[in-house]
Amino acid sequence: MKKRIAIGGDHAGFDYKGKLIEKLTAQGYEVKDFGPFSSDSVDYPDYVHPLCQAIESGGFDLGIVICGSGNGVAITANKHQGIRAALCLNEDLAALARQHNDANVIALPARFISYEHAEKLSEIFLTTDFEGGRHQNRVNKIACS
Ligand SMILES: O=C(CO)[C@H](O)[C@H](O)[C@H](O)COP(=O)(O)O
Repeated sequence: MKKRIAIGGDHAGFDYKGKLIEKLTAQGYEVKDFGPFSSDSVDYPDYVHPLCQAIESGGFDLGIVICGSGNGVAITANKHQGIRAALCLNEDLAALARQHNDANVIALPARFISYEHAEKLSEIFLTTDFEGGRHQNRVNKIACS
């Protein structure tokens, strides 16, 4: 079954987001763009909160959020109980975020990595499975109250 991907961020991630949507759609993913829809300066929480709510309510399997450093979108996403967002800078981190943490959102820093690298990290994140086992117990303990 096609994975359903939610993607969004802010103006700093706008160009990468557009290219990723094109690439992922061509690969057969079902992709929804949560914005922004131009490169005008915006506030990432306005886009990341709705994206995360849509994942939490079951509409999407995984998310990709992109801003300048990746920190703003990751911090915002991790305010949601049902979201485990991982800021990933290299391929091992992208794989481990899925294998060990069952992360359901990858945060990418558009101002610090090339588009090609962002594409590679996204591909790894979207195609790597959670290992479960000892990691499942730890993931179960992440949520508080
Ligand atoms: O929120 C951020 C930092 O964690 C993102 O990198 C933003 O994209 C960045 O702050 C935007 O900066 P700008 O100077 O307003 O373009």
